[in-house]
Parts: sequence; C-alpha cells; structure tokens
Amino acid sequence: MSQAEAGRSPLRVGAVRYLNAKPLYFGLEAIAPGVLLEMDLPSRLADRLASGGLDVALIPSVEYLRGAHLGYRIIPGLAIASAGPVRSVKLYSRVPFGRVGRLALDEGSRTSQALALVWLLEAHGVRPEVVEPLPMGVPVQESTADAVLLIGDRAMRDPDEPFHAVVDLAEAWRGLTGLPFVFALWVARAGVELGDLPERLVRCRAEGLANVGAIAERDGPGLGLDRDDCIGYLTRNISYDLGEAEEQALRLFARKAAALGLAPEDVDLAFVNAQSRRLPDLASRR
Ligand SMILES: C=C(O[C@@H]1C=C(C(=O)O)C=C[C@H]1O)C(=O)O
Repeated sequence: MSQAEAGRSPLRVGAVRYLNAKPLYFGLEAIAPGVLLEMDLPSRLADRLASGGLDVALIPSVEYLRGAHLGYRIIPGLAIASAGPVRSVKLYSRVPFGRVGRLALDEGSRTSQALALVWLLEAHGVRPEVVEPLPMGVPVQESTADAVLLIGDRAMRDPDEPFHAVVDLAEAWRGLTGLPFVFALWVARAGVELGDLPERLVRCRAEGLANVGAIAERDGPGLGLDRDDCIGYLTRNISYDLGEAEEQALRLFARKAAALGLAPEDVDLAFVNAQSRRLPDLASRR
C-alpha cells in the first residue's frame, strides 16, 4: 500500500534531473501513485533532504556520509555507479595535473567534488585551493581556475577549448583502487515511513532498464546524443546496482574522504529494511 493509499501525507521524493539518473525513477508516478516526485541538481537534493524538505532523495554518496549522524538510511541495492569510464564526470586541466593550484568545482556535484580532491592528492600529490564553484549555465571558459570539474548532462560533450589534460574520474578511481565508484544513493530521512517504496523503486529500475531506448529517444536529442550513444551511456558507462563491490568502494571512498576532512570519520552504512537485506545470511544459518 502506498503512503497516500494509507491516508498519510504523500512521500516527497527528490530525483537527480540528469540523464544518467532517469532509469532509476522511470515510471515512478505510475508505479508508486501518490508519491510527489521532484527533480533537481544532486547538490540541491542533498540540501533539501537535510533540511527536511524531502523525505527520500537520490543524493550524492558523500552527502550520505555527511548526513549519517542525522539517521539517514540507504535504500539497498540501488545506486548511480560506474565501473569506469563514466563519461560524464571529468576533470579538465589547463596545466599538468601535478601543478593544479586552483580548482573550480561543478555546482551540481558533491561526490565528484570530493573524488576530484582525493584523486589529485593520491595520484598527483597536490591539494589545490578550491575557488569559485562553476554555476550551472556558465561555460568553462569563464573560469580562470587551473582545472575545472564538470559532471552530468553538461559534461556529456567536451567544452570548446583545448585542455592540457582531461581525466574521467570513474576510470581514474578504478585505476587507483580496482573498484567501481558510487556517485549517488537513494537515501531516506530518519523517521520517514517508507512502506513498500523500496520495492517500488526496484521495479522502476527494472522498467527503466527495459526502456532505455525510450529514454534515449526522449532525452538524448536535447543533449546532442544519438539513440545508440545514449543507450551505450546508460547501459555501459553507468550502472545502477549497489552490490558488494560498490559497498566496498563506498567504504573505501568514505575513508579517503574522511582523511581529507571532506566527510566525518567512521561512518557506517545504514540501510532501510536492514533485516530483509540480511535475509540470505539468516536463511543460511541453522
Ligand atoms: C555520474 C554522475 O553522477 C552524479 C554525480 C553526483 C555528484 O558528483 O555529486 C551526484 C549524482 C549523480 O547523478 C554524473 O552526474 O555524471
């Protein structure tokens, strides 16, 4: 039974408006009637979940770490992840990476912001000063920083400027750790009654993946992507599972981000329906 059917006020669900997230909430309004769906930038979704303006949201994974002390819970099994390359999270540099002194970060991002800093330090030994964020709609050319992070839809096509170096950060993370990278998670605020929303979100993903062609036809042209290119991005560059490798990657990223002061220390991954998630373990116990 949905929240609305049970007579409670509808769940306010926030989803990332970029192309890469569309398969995760495909058909949500039909699959979970009564849910109020809003689309926004990942960074704004995180702020709105933290301030109580949303009940459940697809937020940057680093924002789960930052909000865990508030009682945040992850909806299991689902994520925006990539085994690398991801295509849409790139660091463009005007100087060799080892000489980046001033870094501008995409306004829409939180996780990739932290990932860029982790990678620059681990791979190149630099800790640049973070300068003005790059607001949506402002072209890279207007930033005077040495390097600029772009994510999401606006990173799908390279900016109109020759760069000294460009790196795909999911590919770079894989090179560093051998693991996939987890960009975003469905997270519920403390105390929110989810009913069967987690199961319905799993259905949305199945529907979304069965309908990537329709998503590509609807959303690809606006981003300058032809159908096959768009389908390739959604099925090969991005992945939507939060499995064991992704959880391991998330824990490792949490430690690396904490070491840089970008997330709190020792955050546990807390899940909704922790019991049902553990069912296979319980069932194998005699
Ligand atoms: C892969 C991507 O993942 C996104 C990256 C995020 C971040 O950096 O905080 C948040 C949500 C995801 O949609 C992308 O947008 O390109």
